Amino acid sequence: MSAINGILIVDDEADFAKGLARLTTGLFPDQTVHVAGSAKQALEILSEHDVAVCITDMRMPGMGGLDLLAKAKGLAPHLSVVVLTAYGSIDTAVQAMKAGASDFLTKPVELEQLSLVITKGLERAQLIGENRRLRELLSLQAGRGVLIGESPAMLKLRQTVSAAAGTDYTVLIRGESGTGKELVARTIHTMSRRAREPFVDLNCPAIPEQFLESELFGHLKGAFTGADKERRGLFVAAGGGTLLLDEIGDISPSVQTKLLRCLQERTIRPLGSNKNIPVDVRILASTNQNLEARIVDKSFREDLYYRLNVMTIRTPPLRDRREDIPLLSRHFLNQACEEMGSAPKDIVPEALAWLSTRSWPGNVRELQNFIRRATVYNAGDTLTVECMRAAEDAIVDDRVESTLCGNQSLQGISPYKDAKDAILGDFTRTYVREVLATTGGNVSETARISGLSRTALQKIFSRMDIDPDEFR
Ligand SMILES: Nc1ncnc2c1ncn2[C@@H]1O[C@H](COP(=O)(O)OP(=O)(O)OP(=O)(O)O)[C@@H](O)[C@H]1O
Repeated sequence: MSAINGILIVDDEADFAKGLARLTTGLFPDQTVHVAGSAKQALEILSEHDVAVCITDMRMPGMGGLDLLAKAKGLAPHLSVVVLTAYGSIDTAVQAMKAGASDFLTKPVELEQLSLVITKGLERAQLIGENRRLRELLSLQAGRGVLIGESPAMLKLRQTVSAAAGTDYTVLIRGESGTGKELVARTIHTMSRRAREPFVDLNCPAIPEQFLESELFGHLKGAFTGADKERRGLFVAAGGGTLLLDEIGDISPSVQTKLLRCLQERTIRPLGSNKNIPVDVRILASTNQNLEARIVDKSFREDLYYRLNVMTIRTPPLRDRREDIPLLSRHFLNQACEEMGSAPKDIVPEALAWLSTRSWPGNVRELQNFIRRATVYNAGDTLTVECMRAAEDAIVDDRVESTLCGNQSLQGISPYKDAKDAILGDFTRTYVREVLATTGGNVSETARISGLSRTALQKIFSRMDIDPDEFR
């Protein structure tokens, strides 16, 4: 893949073309400047070189500037074409811009204007070049698994993941919410010798405390009121494979003790049984909490911590690897189109650059949901910066109806259920955040006021990336 660079000057007045080429070389000494005396010659040059900017006269014998513009764009869609017009002939400039020219220059050419239009064209070419590289990387990554990213932090993460997959050690995966801890766990499993066996994922806070033990270790019939039949636990379900204990920091002291025994002895004892059953399960655990602080305040067992923490993997926050944002965005765009059953959409380089400047406190999950939202609201086949802003407004202002791209109505672009879900999702997020703000992040109080159970709230927090700590 060749880089897009170089500037082409097209004018049948040889002296003028040479003069302009000299000025251009003076302004941009790093660029190759090509000169063509006719549109035909220009097309030959364009077919051989990946030129970034073409400055062309409008009136030339044979093929004129407008025809050249159309043909050149067909040949090289990324090309920025700047037309040269005589002073005062604004109509011609407008006509050219409508036909796809990026800019115009009036003769005699002013140095400052020349520098400006070429700089703009080169910047655009650079973004397009990055976009091409991203596409290439994505197609390479498609066969390589789903942990997307080429930043140094991601390369290191993939190395550690692959090293961990070669062992059977317990791994503690740490990182902020939405940074890919679960994905890392799945990747370790998929790359490990256990790949053909089950991968079982338990989101610990989603299970009420009194049921967690039976969920993990199973129970015999009659073990407790309501246990009307025997139940095998997740350790048995994950037999031979991997069990991910998601958000391990949230488990109660009594389950911590039982888990510790299971890790030490490699056996489990179902509730109501007096027999230990051997288990062959690899344990992976994840947390976004400060377990060391939990050890100090005695809410997390130190011995369990050391058992779990044979290896540690840290998933970096997205803000520390911004260079991965364009690649991730493209990946999520493809994913969103598949989810919606729509034809693949494209995203312009400027929109990728816009996404890269955001802070993404909810990390990769937030970016993924943002792209989903932008895709739903965009009826066209290309996501632009305007679509990004519309998706952002939808979050900030909750004005779903007014955030549509391309003047389409929401009902016109998405099925009723999707539209309703989008509005309900926004309502739920705003409502829960408001109650959390009122209660200073107190989850029990939020549950009481809202009438929602703690479990339902935990699910909403996790689905909508809401961190109650933010409100404390
Ligand atoms: N590097 C990545 N490449 C592709 N997708 C990613 C990457 N990292 C995260 N994702 C996607 O982002 C979403 C959130 O990731 P995941 O659930 O693994 O995060 P998490 O750290 O476990 O979050 P939480 O702590 O809130 O449970 C998932 O859809 C996941 O597939």
